[in-house]
Amino acid sequence: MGTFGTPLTPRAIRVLLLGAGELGKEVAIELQRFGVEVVAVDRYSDAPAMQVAHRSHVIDMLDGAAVRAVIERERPQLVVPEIEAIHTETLVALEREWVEAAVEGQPVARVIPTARAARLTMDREGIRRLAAEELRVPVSPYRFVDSVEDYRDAIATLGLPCVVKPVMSSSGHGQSLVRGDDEIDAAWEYAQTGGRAGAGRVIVEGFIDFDYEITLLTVRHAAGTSFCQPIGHLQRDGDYRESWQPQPMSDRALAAAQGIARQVSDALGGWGVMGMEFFVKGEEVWFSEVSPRPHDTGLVTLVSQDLSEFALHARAILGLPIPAIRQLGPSASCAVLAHGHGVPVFGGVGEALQHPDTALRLFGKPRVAGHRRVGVTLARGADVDDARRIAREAAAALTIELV
Ligand SMILES: Nc1ncnc2c1ncn2[C@@H]1O[C@H](COP(=O)(O)OP(=O)(O)OP(=O)(O)O)[C@@H](O)[C@H]1O
Ligand SMILES: NCC(=O)N[C@@H]1O[C@H](COP(=O)([O-])[O-])[C@@H](O)[C@H]1O
Ligand SMILES: [Mg+2]
Repeated sequence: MGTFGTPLTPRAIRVLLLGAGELGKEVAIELQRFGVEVVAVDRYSDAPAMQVAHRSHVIDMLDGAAVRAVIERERPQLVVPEIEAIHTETLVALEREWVEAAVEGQPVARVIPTARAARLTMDREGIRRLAAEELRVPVSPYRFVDSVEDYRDAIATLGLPCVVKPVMSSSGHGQSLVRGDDEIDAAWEYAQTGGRAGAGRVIVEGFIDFDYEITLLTVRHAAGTSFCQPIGHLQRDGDYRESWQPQPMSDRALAAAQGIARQVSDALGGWGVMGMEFFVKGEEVWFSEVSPRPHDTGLVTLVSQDLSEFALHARAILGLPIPAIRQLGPSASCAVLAHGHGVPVFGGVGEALQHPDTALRLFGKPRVAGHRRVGVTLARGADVDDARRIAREAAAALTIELV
């Protein structure tokens, strides 16, 4: 991206976000700072990133014709997936057309990081087969199943405990830890109803009894690959509740994770931030999955780094330099969840921000039905335990009324 035009004029750099949640909102803000024209797309109106974008569209992102129509109408130079549930075959087809129409060797538009990376990671099967069967990196034992009979068979082979997930889901939707025989049927039912794309294929994974898990933010940019300090996190029901940076770990385990992250990110290609998830036990490291975009546990970088994962994503996708990533001290994030039905009204915001070095993001999600992450508290502390405590206390100071 050699020149930067002015938004809403013919020379603007236009970026179209496919997915407009809390992560996309921060990416949109970082792009706006460079005078990029931002178009936000999601399945519902008034999504967080739509509230800070120049324009927005509401479409079914799993409908290929709808994805093509919005991209052809907006003609962005960059299409930036923000969730996995997208009709990625359409992105693959569009990318091919843009390469064929290249001007002076440059495709007329690009998918971030690549259409193939979006396709491989849109469900658990593409990325799992790439990592385990092609790259041969260590992963949990697994089976993909389509019927309840094959499912029971897979559990008999892998043994209990095991983890059951729809192939297309995130944030723990449809996911269960099966500890005993009496939980097997309920886990199948939940996987069939809880995924982002309805009933279908399921992965059964052997349970990894890890000491801790990390997200290694890996940035592919014009001058090479940079790693952020490892982010530790706590998950409950398959969804992230707290994250912190840096996660203390041995040099050997970190080197192993970086080696795998390099292999997987090189195989996916393109430019941008990738959130590489690993399980760690002693010196042993298992690859779990990757988001080829900023990661929810990486929200902590809003206070822990001079360039957050969102700023890094913006720089990387625009082809801008990332000469250094500076750490600002031990930091933590705590997810703010709302339970129930209605439109959130927050109290205790002032109390949540009493402590020095504390920050808050309220995402502006227009409504809650069931449970939903609606904000995050952020803190720096003397060490990561201290930062976690401050972030938790800030979250506890908030009240959420659903009206
Ligand atoms: N095989 C496993 N062994 C042990 N724990 C697991 C296993 N698979 C998943 N988990 C736990 O469940 C969490 C969520 O799993 P996973 O990342 O696959 O789900 P997800 O829905 O894609 O989540 P997200 O989109 O938020 O990253 C993991 O971070 C880990 O804590
Ligand atoms: N683990 C992936 C993740 O955190 N993704 C983030 O959550 C949004 C969906 O939230 P919603 O389900 O509340 O609409 C996504 O748009 C993205 O920002
Ligand atoms: Mg995950």
